[in-house]
Amino acid sequence: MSDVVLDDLDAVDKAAVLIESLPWLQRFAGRIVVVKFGGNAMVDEELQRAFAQDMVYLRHVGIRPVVVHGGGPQITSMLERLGIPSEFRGGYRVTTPEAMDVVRMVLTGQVSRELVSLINEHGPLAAAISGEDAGLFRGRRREAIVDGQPVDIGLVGDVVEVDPAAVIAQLDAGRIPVVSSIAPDLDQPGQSLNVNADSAAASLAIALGAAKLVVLTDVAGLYRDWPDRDALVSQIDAAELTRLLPSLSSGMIPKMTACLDAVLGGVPKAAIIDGRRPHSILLEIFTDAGVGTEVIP
Ligand SMILES: Nc1ncnc2c1ncn2[C@@H]1O[C@H](COP(=O)(O)OP(=O)(O)O)[C@@H](O)[C@H]1O
Ligand SMILES: CC(=O)N[C@@H](CCC(=O)OP(=O)(O)O)C(=O)O
Repeated sequence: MSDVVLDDLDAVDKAAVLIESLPWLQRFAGRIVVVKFGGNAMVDEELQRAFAQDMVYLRHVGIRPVVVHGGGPQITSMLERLGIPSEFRGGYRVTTPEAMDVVRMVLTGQVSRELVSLINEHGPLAAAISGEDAGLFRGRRREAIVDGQPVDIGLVGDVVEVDPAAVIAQLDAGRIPVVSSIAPDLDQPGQSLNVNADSAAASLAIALGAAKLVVLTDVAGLYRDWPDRDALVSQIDAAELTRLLPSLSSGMIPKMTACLDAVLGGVPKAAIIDGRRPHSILLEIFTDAGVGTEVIP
């Protein structure tokens, strides 16, 4: 084949990828997509940069991305540096008052700031909002379930009320809100609660009437046969996920609970995708096949 023909084929392939995005651009135009960026997916600086680029891309093609970030590994390493013991039970961090100060410091003072500055390298787009700001979240303490039994895990909560006005104001100003998962305790004024970021993202997606919740993590998606990783679930509905939930372990418990809550709360789709692959979110949103695990009502 001559070079000219090869070049033409290459161009046709590239154009096909672009045109495949057309129905998705139409479907998501002006709609809110809540993106949860997990702490395990953000340990690499290059991945954080690619993520920031993707958020700016979504914003410029007319989608309204809202970022909810995690930071579990970053909190763990700061607690270790400070010599404060910490453990997870049923997928949630047991949070003492001392640990809570560190959770807030790392999420709002470190992780959120880093993401905002990476996005803002592309223009003055991102603004940080903590769940404690402007009445965004209000929480209530929760227990973890370990071996079928409820266990006290300290200052850990679920979001029970959302006032999305501050997020909507940022979106209306053309910004990309970057949200930290901390909630004032409804029952204890002055006390704040550590909320799992997947769960906070689901609550926010429901309150905003988001078109989609996308959760970026450090695995390809949900494996039916974990830890073997032979059977990746590409799509699962709420009824089947409800049956599967009790058999899940560690970080997948809050993650899949969040996806289930989101679709039961009116978000049409939730997806768990591999945040270790640069730009995976663009493939998820703009291609017919998508990537990872899709949860539907
Ligand atoms: N069935 C499963 N399928 C995929 N991952 C699983 C499963 N069960 C447990 N996991 C674990 O859940 C982890 C993701 O949760 P987590 O560590 O909380 O990530 P993140 O920081 O992105 O929220 C995976 O890295 C994996 O070790
Ligand atoms: C209660 C609870 O476990 N909160 C989490 C909050 C951060 C988070 O969820 O971060 P990832 O998304 O990176 O896991 C924690 O303390 O680690």
